[in-house]
Amino acid sequence: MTTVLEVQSLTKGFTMHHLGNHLAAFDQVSFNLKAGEFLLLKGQNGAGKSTLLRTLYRSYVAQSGKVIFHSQHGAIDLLSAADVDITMLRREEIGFVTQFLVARPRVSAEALVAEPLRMAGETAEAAMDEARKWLSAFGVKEDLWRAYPTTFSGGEQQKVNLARALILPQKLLLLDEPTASLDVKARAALVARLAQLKADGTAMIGVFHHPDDVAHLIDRVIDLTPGLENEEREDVVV
Ligand SMILES: Nc1ncnc2c1ncn2[C@@H]1O[C@H](COP(=O)(O)OP(=O)(O)OP(=O)(O)O)[C@@H](O)[C@H]1O
Repeated sequence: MTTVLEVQSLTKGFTMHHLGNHLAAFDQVSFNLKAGEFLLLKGQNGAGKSTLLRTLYRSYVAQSGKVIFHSQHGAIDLLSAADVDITMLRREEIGFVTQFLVARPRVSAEALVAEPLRMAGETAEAAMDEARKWLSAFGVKEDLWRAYPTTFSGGEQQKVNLARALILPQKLLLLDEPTASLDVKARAALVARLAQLKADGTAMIGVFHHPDDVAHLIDRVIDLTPGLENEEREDVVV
């Protein structure tokens, strides 16, 4: 299996200017991830799980360390890459799945879901067919496909969000509590899609409050509980 991600001594904290102090989120985290591997992040509330995902996605700036991503264009350090390269990687190779949809005014659910495929060069018709397939798989009522998700319920918005985030296979997928507030059917569809992506070689790093849903997919676990040495953090699931 080819290496997708090499995380070396990654450290992140937040400077609280109004309090005049610095809060450590995680310290000296190192791990490698190969194609098709599923890594679960665990640790108490506030251990830094979401912050680690956001730092890897470059939504947060790291304090120190290296994050080498082996993209189709070659190896690139996600911490020092230019913004334009990060934008390209987010469009083509690195996905981030959260429970929150970024809806846009007057863009229908089906158009929002089809967009990543269209940007990857798929024809409008094929992208729309595929979008409807995934909206249906996640249990979004057909009446809603042409409506604007800004008015959808929380659960409906989340389903549209998942369909959009998972329609295009990525090399690396970051998952931040994607099952939170999903009904049984949508949860099953999500887990089936993740299994399919994993089998096709997508590497995944996930935070799940109920990891039982994805227990059969997990290869390794990293525990971000503060105070652990790096070698104590990692567990291989057999
Ligand atoms: N933007 C921010 N500014 C300041 N502090 C932050 C910020 N984001 C997170 N933190 C702090 O960093 C620490 C780690 O937060 P994070 O959300 O990563 O934890 P978590 O492990 O995902 O927790 P949970 O299980 O509760 O979701 C927390 O103490 C939090 O208050």
